Amino acid sequence: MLTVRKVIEVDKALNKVLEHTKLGDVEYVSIEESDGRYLAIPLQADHDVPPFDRSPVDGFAIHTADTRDVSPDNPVELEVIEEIGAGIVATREIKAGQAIRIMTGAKTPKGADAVVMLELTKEISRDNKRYVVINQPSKSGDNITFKGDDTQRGTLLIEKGRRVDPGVKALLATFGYAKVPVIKKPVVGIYATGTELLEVHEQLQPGKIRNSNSHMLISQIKKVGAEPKNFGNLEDDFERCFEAVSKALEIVDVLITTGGVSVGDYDFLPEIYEKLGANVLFNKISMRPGSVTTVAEFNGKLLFGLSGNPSACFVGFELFVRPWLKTYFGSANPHLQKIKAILDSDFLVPNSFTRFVRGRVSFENGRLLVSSSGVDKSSNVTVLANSDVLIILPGGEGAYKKGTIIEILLLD
Ligand SMILES: Nc1nc2c(c(=O)[nH]1)N[C@H]1C(S)=C(S)[C@@H](COP(=O)(O)OP(=O)(O)OC[C@H]3O[C@@H](n4cnc5c(N)ncnc54)[C@H](O)[C@@H]3O)O[C@H]1N2
Ligand code: MOO
Ligand SMILES: [Mg+2]
Repeated sequence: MLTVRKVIEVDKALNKVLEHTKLGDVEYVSIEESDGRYLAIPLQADHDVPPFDRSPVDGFAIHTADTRDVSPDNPVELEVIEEIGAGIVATREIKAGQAIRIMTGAKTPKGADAVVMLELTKEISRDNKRYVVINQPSKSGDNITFKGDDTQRGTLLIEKGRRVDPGVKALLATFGYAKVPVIKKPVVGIYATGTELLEVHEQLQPGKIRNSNSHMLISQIKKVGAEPKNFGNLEDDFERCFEAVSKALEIVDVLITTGGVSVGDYDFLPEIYEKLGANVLFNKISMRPGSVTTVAEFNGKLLFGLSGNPSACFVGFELFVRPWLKTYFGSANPHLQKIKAILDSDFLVPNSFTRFVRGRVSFENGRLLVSSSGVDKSSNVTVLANSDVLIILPGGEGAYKKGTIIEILLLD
């Protein structure tokens, strides 16, 4: 269907998508299953860490007053009245002239105000009693990790919407989250359209190619932490495509289609949106690849019409679907991280559209360099396997020479 399309800028398109954000529901999962999930609540310390004063070394808990005047020529002998390992609380209080043998992690006993490392001491026995010989003074507080040294009760440690990674998980365990409140994974449906598409296991035939986009999208969806639902391939048949898209919309939270979104005779997505009565947010963006990326809204659900061209499909997901999913998870910053780097190759052919070139970064003498990871064509698939960034080349500014400082988006 050939209709005039109004081109909009990438930022404007993204804003339109994000006007349709919604926050997912909360569910509880066991801490073991919480990896990669997004926290539905902020994490606040409900107790001090550590929760008690403890020894950071193996040694002897002492009264520093007993060591005030000691030296190698004038050592002090303190009676060892108890020994404790981590997890054991001393039953006795240290009085003048006494010490308790203590191991790393154990709660410092009452009366002790320092710990002397084992290596600086000598233990002796006399008259069925044990003594520790100390020949240098300690200051009060030496080798004691005080309650709250790591963090204090009431401190906000993690914002809600943060993804559970090993560090976050350590905190969840520290604060007793056997069950973790996380945002439910949205179900993201995927339909690949195109009569030319074969399944992965099928042999190549004249004019046909294997559907790579669906599998790439499944990975992209999983990488963000959502739940892909692959509906497979659809031949270019309007009625069948319409039926399939309508049915899929009933069971998913968001639907991605790839292909059939341009102006060709068999590009049926525009007509499908029309027959559905969907509200098309935009259908042309001043970007390359992915200029045909279309997003429509129907009954509160978004339909992302990504290009069939693999590189365009990939970029369309990263720039539009990913941020929408991140906001669904409550993420404070849903966008790919943007940093600056130095171009390590020329891009001499100007383009009126902003380009998102699949690239690769490297370090050289402390400088972050970036270069294209392959041929910069929307239809290319091989370049995707070697890209860790998208190089942003704003449109209409002529050539970009090697050495220019530009912005890049980190894919990982
Ligand atoms: N006259 C015009 N032609 C085209 C325009 C235009 O503005 N005017 N735009 C071009 C641009 S830019 C793009 S991008 C593509 C977009 O095409 P569609 O989104 O309609 O996708 P298809 O036509 O279905 O397929 C395009 C290309 O991608 C291959 N493909 C499709 N699906 C898959 C898949 N699942 N896995 C791997 N490869 C896939 C397909 O075989 C085609 O080669 O339109 C330009 N044309
Ligand atoms: O939409 Mo196309 O990807 O600009 O080549
Ligand atoms: Mg097409």
